[in-house]
Amino acid sequence: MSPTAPPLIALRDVSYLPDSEPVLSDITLETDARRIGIVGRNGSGKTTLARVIAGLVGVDDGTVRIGGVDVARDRKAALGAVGILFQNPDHQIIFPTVEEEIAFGLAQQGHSKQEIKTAVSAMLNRFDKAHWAEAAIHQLSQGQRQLVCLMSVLAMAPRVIVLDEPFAGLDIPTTRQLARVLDSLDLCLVLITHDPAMLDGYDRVLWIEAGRILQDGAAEPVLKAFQEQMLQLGDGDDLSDLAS
Ligand SMILES: Nc1ncnc2c1ncn2[C@@H]1O[C@H](COP(=O)(O)OP(=O)(O)OP(=O)(O)O)[C@@H](O)[C@H]1O
Repeated sequence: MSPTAPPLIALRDVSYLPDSEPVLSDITLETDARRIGIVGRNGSGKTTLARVIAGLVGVDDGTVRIGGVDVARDRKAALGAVGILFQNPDHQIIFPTVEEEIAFGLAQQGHSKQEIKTAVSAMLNRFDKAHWAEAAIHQLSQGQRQLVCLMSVLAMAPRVIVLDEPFAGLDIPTTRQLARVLDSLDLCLVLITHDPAMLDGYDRVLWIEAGRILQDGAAEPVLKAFQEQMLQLGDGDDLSDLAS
């Protein structure tokens, strides 16, 4: 990176107020960190922030640039800047077969038919899944469908991947296998999770509360403070404090 290059992730003073109610307020995150975690209570704004980083939501105030790309405005360039993996692969999958699903983003990026064919087959081979090419996605397990989504995102070669609770609903072996695949990726990951253990070894963690950054720093102290407060709240018997 040249000394003048902007940070890979550059959110400045971002606010999002659908229906005039603030969902995100004054979010600033400028970083080249490779592993970034986002934690917070239910309804604190994590998924919304993930969608903002991925350019799926246009903000009301502030600026969002990923690798210098205005990801909400320039959707074609955004595909090569940032990908997103949702909690439920079925919210992401559009096509009946694995190869069609992986091909879709590449077609949107403007690649030729031959380039797409080569890239799809390279991606399947990378994960030893060449035999999945014509497989019906609905016949795959949830973990396998999540891997198809990951392959589809990786095929577009984004510099950042945002993962919104990608392990929810997966069993322990599948979670560990998918986590190992993610760990091995040489790109920037932004992982939203309710499980602080998944952020072991991460460079930086943001704790979001009511749409604002409550804490932002090295993973260990932020997660320690977060866990302490979550346990304290959980031990209380005031059900009025249940996250809405
Ligand atoms: N377009 C919108 N219009 C109105 N309210 C919205 C909109 N988008 C998000 N919200 C609200 O913003 C709040 C934050 O939602 P979000 O899904 O980002 O939280 P979260 O931290 O990901 O929650 P969870 O941990 O339960 O998944 C919620 O109250 C949600 O209803």
